Amino acid sequence: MSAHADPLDHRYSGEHPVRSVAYLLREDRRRLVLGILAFALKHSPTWLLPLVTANLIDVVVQHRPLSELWLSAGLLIASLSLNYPFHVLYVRCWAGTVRRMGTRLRSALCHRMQQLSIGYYSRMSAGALQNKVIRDVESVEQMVQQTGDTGLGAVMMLLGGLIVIAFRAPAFLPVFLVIVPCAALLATKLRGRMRTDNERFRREVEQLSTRVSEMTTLIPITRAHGLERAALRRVDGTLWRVFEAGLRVDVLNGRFGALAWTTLNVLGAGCLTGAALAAYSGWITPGDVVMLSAFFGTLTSATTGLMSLGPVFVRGLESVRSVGEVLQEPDLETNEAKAKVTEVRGEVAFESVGYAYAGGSGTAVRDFTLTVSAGERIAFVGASGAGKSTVLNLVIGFLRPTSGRILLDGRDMQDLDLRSYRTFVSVVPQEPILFEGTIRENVAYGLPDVSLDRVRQALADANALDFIDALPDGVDTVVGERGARLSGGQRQRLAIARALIRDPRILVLDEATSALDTHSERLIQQALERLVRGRTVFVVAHRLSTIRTADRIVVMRDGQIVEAGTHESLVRSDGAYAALL
Ligand SMILES: Nc1ncnc2c1ncn2[C@@H]1O[C@H](COP(=O)(O)OP(=O)(O)OP(=O)(O)O)[C@@H](O)[C@H]1O
Repeated sequence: MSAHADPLDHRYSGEHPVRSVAYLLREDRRRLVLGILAFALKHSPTWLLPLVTANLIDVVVQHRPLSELWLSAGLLIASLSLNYPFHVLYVRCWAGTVRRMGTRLRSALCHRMQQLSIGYYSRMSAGALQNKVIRDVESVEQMVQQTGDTGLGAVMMLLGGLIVIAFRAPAFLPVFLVIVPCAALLATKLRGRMRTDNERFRREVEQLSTRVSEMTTLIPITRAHGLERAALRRVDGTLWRVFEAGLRVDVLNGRFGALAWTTLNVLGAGCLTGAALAAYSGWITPGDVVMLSAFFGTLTSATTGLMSLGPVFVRGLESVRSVGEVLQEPDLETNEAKAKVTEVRGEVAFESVGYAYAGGSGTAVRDFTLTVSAGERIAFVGASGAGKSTVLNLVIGFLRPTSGRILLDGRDMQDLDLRSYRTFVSVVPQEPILFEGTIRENVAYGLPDVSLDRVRQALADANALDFIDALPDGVDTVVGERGARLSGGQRQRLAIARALIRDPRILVLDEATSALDTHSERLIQQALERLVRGRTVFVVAHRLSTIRTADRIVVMRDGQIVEAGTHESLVRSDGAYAALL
């Protein structure tokens, strides 16, 4: 077996997509060759049949010995019976290769998606990415599969046919040699337009995926406000653009197919007349006319088959480009060759940190200098858009400072492997993110071999055990997608349990803004108290209780720190914080 060909090692942009496909198939090239040989054997009856038929007719017309008849029939039956085993062998080799390539490509896409920066996901919709993993890979698979099923068949038909004709009726060879260049000319003439039309169609389908996934996410809001019509109008516009782009591709494919069919059949009819005239003059036998006519038919369908591959190829190659866009995306979070973090005390120092979003207006965080000692609790407050979430994302390492630097225990975060750093970090987002799975799986997400006792302890500390034990399946209860079967407060407590079980050194907390009833609020407050103990905590605080108990409160405005201090000192100084209160 050759060296391992990882789809991620290949350079897609600037490379012809055919070369990219060849790269993707490199590992399986031996299987492909074996597949071609098996195909040649199983396909042999198709060009043998006209030859044998011609022989049989000539035996009858020319009263040749009967033994020739038996010989021909035996040959034909023998080659027909080869079809079954060799067809199975071909499918195993070819389809196996195609499926393996598709699986590798999808796996490479998923790998890349785990390496792309968080910023990439704010530009690219989940729907469009899903489309690339599912539909584009399928188009690439179809292209290679049909190259085998249709392409190999047609090429072998053409070659076999031409060889037989060269021996039996060489005078007709030039006619057949004209057909192929004619078809090729037609194909290249239309290729340019096919490519642009297919690219437009793909972009529209990606847009549709984005719209549909957006629509499903928005359904609760849409329904609650009676906005069904507006939501449908948004999708409808895209649907009709997909329709137009799709129809354009179909019509072009149709014109291509019809033109090819007519041209080839007219040529075929001309050849048949020519052959009949030749037999009439005694240059060739009647059997030859039958054979030539059969070959016209099969050669025409072979050429049409080859040409029908044109659209499949254009679509497949367009999909290779589309997949390449993700595999080649440079906006990666690079962690390779950076220092692994094996221990975190929890001191975080911001030194004149600035951050500007690409495409954003101005800087979101400016000249931000703050030293947070290990175990300190920092609460950020400020008006909406002041830059609080941006600071949290800088702490997690989702965003890298555009100026200044952040030191973790005295080491520049720029030089650290963020994946290893994040094993010491827990994040409790404003909207808890749960997946379709049991409560236990959700809490222990990503941690191997966590005992049931530890899960239950974390849930107990998060004040979640009481409601969970009341559920019919306890910790094995399946929460709906995104935790749809739980209340807001319950979801928050699960998110707290998930953070607790990780026992992080640094905790990043984006408090939910939505008000909960006092009972629920108190349960969450208690759970949070247990969670923050002994850790460095960064919290965007909305609850007065959280703010009061913070070691330091940082008041932000326009991406800058305006004030910092304890609750009491800030109230006393009667500045921005007092005004906010
Ligand atoms: N992905 C983004 N692209 C461009 N600009 C952004 C992006 N995210 C945030 N911003 C801008 O950066 C600034 C700070 O945003 P940030 O989300 O940090 O504020 P915030 O204080 O957390 O606000 P809130 O309390 O409303 O969440 C805002 O002006 C916002 O418009």
